[in-house]
Amino acid sequence: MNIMVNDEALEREDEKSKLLEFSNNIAGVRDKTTLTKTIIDGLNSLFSIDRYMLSAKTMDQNAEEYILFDLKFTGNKTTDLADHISKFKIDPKIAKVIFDSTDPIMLDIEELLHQDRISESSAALWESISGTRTILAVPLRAGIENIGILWLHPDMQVNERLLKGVASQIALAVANNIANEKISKHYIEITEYKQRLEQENLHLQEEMQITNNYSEIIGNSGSMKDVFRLVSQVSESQSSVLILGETGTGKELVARAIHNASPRKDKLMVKVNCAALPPNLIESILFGHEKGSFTGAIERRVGKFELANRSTLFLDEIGELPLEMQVKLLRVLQEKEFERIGGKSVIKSDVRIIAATNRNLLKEVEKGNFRSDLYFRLDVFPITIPPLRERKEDIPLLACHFLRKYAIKGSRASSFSNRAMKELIAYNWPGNVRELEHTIERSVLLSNNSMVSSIGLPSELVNENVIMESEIKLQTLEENERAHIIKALKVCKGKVSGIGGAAILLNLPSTTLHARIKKLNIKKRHI
Ligand SMILES: Nc1ncnc2c1ncn2[C@@H]1O[C@H](COP(=O)(O)OP(=O)(O)OP(=O)(O)O)[C@@H](O)[C@H]1O
Repeated sequence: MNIMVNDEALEREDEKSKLLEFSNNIAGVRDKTTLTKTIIDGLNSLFSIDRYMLSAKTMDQNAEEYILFDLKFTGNKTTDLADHISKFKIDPKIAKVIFDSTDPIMLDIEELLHQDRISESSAALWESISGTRTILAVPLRAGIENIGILWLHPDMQVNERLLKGVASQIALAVANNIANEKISKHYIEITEYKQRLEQENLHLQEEMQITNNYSEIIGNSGSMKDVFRLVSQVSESQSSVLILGETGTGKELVARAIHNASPRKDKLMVKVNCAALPPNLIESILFGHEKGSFTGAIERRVGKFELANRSTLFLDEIGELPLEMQVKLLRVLQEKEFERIGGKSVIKSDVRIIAATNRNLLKEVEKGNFRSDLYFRLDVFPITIPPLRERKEDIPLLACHFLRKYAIKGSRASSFSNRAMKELIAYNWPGNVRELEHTIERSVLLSNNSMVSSIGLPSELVNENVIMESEIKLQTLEENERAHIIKALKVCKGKVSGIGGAAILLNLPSTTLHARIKKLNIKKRHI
């Protein structure tokens, strides 16, 4: 009797030390691969078990779902592990049977099938993986939480007490592993989110500086009134707008006015100056890139199209965009989706486009420098801002506006002498309003008293025959449509239907286009 008690005590002592060793080995494990190996090494040395299967909670919050954590059960080299892992979802009914028990439990698939606790397909899959109809399931628990299930071959002769001890160590290690994976996943998400916020913040700061500078459009001439009317007509819609005008005429100001009066005004307008984009980075700046997608792509970058989601993208100097980027831009405008460089998923973006140029885009189309299909896509609603020399009546208003703007800062001159004003009106302003603004700023700085008495503009550009009234007349929608169709027909050399015809360019059925040509009385001589 004593010998037996002694044997049992020795056996328990042995169990304890083995368990301690296993627990020491598994405690420091951080990654799944080492964990898998540590478990098999432990099971092997403790119970001579060389195959096991472990299902654990999925990473998401759905704690009821258990999928295969790792598979060492089949020993079958031809088994496609990944495929099985994704398919082998543990039936919640079986998981309940196992977790309701505190001890390892022998499951008979026939019986479970019979009791309707398992579906035919899971039974068949189970059998195909394990090659057996019975299986030993050991519940894995960390505290009160069900972590997973350890599956063992039925013919294993194991010391149940020791197995339960091992199972609780495995449960803790698996729980830690799941927690670590969650933390790293969250860490990556937070880092990405932070980067995105930093980029957006940078963008916001740039935008705020710009917005503060461009709060008002000054102008009382007939042609500027026409511009205002067009702005209010188009703002509410989702249409693309093409703003045309010489440099410094206020195209960006008008683009902002459209955005600020549109339903998208709560998000900041995103601006891209196509002329300032380095050719090798254009695509990345517009559409973004994934980390490591090309040399120098150290971090993921969110492109302007993504930033402008549910807002307006202002493509300034669109005429400078290289032809190959024009193709890509057109595709994004048509499909409303794109991919980051090196990205695998398609990103949808709801962006309204306002483009601007100081070039004659139609001429660029004729010269082959600008794609006609992109031109017609953008030219849905053109707004032309006339040069300052054609709306001289705006000069006094603008000059006084800029005088106020710069005099506040320098608290110097507050009015113009008659001579200075005459000079301003007579000058031709090749740099338009921007040049006028800079000139006034300089004059304010140079003036010593409360009146700007002389400007000192280059005399060769002074035009003595000042035209005070703008002759540009606002066109009706019908006139606009007619001009637009004539432009398309010119580009297509008069061809209406078929390949290379205006109907394709205008995205209209050729019958509709023929009908409109007739209705608008467009004749060959107009083309
Ligand atoms: N009607 C206006 N009222 C007040 N300021 C104006 C007006 N038009 C232009 N400006 C000012 O002139 C400067 C140039 O305007 P803006 O940048 O909008 O011109 P742009 O046509 O886009 O020029 P570019 O073609 O060179 O890009 C800005 O400082 C802007 O605030």
